[in-house]
Amino acid sequence: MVELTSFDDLINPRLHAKFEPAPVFDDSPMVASESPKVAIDGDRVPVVIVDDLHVKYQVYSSGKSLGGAGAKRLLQASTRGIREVHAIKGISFVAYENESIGVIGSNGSGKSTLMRTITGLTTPASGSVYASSRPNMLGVGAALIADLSGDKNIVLGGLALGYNRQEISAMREDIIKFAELEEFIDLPMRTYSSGMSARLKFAIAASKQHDILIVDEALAVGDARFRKRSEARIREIRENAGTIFLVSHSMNSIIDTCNRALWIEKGVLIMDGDAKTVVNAYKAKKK
Ligand SMILES: Nc1ncnc2c1ncn2[C@@H]1O[C@H](COP(=O)(O)OP(=O)(O)OP(=O)(O)O)[C@@H](O)[C@H]1O
Repeated sequence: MVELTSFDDLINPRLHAKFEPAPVFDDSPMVASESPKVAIDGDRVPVVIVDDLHVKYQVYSSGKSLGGAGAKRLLQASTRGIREVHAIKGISFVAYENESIGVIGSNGSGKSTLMRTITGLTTPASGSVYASSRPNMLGVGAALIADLSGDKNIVLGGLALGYNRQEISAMREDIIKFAELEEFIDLPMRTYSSGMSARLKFAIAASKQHDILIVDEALAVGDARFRKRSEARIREIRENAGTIFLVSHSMNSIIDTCNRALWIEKGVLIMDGDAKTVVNAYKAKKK
C-alpha cells in the first residue's frame, strides 16, 4: 500500500511522483515522428499543430424504451448496441505564438471535442496533435469543494494548478480582489451565487500565466462588467506570449478577444481566417 504523507499528496500529484500519470505532452522541443501534412509558416513560431485529426466516440445506445413487451425486446439485440459518433473529421491547422483563436460552430459541431483532444484529455482515432508545451484548459472547477470557504478553495485550486503554499499566499490577495469577493471570502462556496463562484474560479485559473490556454465558454458567466474584465485579463495573458483558444457562442467575445477564428460544423473545418471575416460568414450562413 502507498502511504500518503500529507493532504497535498491527495490533490497535487506533482508532489508525489507515484501518482503522476504518464505524460501526454512533454516539454521537449517538437519532434514529429512523421512530418505533418499541414503547411507551416516558416516566419512564425508554431505552438500547436493539428494534423488530419479524427475523433470518434463509442456510444452505448439503449434502443427504444422498454414497454409492456419489455422482456421480449430485451432479447432483441437489434435495438441496442454500440454506436459510433465521428465527432472530428479530418481537421488540420497550425496555431502560432501570440495568436488568439476563436472556435465557433453550432451546438454539437465538435468544438469542445477538438479542445479536449488538444489538451490530451481525448484520444484521437487517427491524426496527430503536436504542442510546444502542455496546453491548459482554463478551469479549476473540478478541484474546488462547495462546503469549503472561498479562501480554502483558493488554496485547493492553486495546488491543483501546481503552485506551492508560499506562491498561493502571495497570489491570494490578487485573486480575491480580481474576483471582488473581499467580504465573502470566508463563507462556504455553496453560499455564493453562480456568478460569484464563476468569478472565483476564473480568478484562480487566470492567475497562472499559461503558454497555451484554452477557454471553453468561461466568458459566458458573470455579469457584463466581470465579462469585460475577464476579457481584458485574457488579452493580458495573450500579450505575455501566450496562445489562446476561445470557444464561445458569443460572436462579440470572439471579435473583441480573437484575431483569428476557426468555424467548425459537423466535425469539419469550414473556415479558418481573420476573426471578423469568419464570424461574418458564420452569421450570414445562420440567417
Ligand atoms: N463523451 C461523449 N460521448 C459520446 N459522444 C459525445 C461525447 N462528447 C461529445 N459527443 C458527441 O460529439 C459531437 C460533438 O460534440 P461537442 O461537445 O464536441 O460539440 P460542441 O461543438 O462543443 O457543442 P456545444 O456548442 O453544444 O457545446 C456531438 O455529436 C456529441 O453528441
